[in-house]
Amino acid sequence: MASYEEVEQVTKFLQSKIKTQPIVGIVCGSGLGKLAEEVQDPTIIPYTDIPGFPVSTVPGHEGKLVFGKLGGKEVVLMQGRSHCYEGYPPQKIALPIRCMKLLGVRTLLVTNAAGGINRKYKVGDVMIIKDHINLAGFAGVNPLVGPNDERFGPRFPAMSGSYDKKYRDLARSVAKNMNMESYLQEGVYSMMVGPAFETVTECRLLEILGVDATGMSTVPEVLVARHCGMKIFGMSLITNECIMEYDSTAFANHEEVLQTGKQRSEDLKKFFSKFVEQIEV
Ligand SMILES: O=P(O)(O)O[C@@H]1C[C@H](O)[C@@H](CO)O1
Ligand code: HPA
Repeated sequence: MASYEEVEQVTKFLQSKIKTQPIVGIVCGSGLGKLAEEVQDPTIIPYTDIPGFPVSTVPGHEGKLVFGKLGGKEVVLMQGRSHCYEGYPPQKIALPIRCMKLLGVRTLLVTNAAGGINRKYKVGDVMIIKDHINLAGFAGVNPLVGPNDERFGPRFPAMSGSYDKKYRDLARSVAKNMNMESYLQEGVYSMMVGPAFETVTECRLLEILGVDATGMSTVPEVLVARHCGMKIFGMSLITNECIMEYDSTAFANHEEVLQTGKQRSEDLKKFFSKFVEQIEV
């Protein structure tokens, strides 16, 4: 667990490299990092250059922090994230979000690639996240476990209402204006640690639990962002179908995840530029 002072140290390192003060933080999921191309006047810092920063090891996660302007606002964008299945404790995954907080970020936008559990969802749909289930949390995977530093937030943070209602309404309106309605969904995301994709029975269990899309990230970041009082918006790209039939010969795979990300990247770039332009932070 990084102490407040350690987070402060990483933040000071970042401040020494940048000219701007970001107010919006963005985390790009698997294959979704192309949004970085929209950032104006960028300052790019590879994670490997930042002492103490978790480094992404997965294809589709560039591992760069990009500072600059998007939709007229100062942003910091994570072009790729780290995941618990890479061997990082959730507290380490929390570090970039806490640095964002100390940098002055008030709103966090999180994106991910996810498998569609809801049988009505199609590959290529985008889902506004309205809530999540921290399934990994049932097994104790939660970045808030350990001593609590009140300078970040309270011991017992409320998680209801984490995904800002106004942001979700705005997202629907922006999507409508962009003619995205035919592939827009709103639903519940769940996180398991991975890296194995789900079994058929696990997928069926998630369906019974009310999950619409499942992945291996996002929840640790949202827990930490909520804990330190950030406003949050989340979006999943449905990159693949979850296999719901025992005799199916199809299987989930990372190549399909990246391919779907590529296919939707232009739409998502436009969506987030417009969305950031219009959000109140
Ligand atoms: O970082 P995200 O959650 O977008 O990445 C998902 C989960 C795994 O890292 C990978 C599986 O294909 O995509
Ligand atoms: N399951 C878990 N994580 C994922 C999936 C999936 O089907 N697709 C992309 N990330």
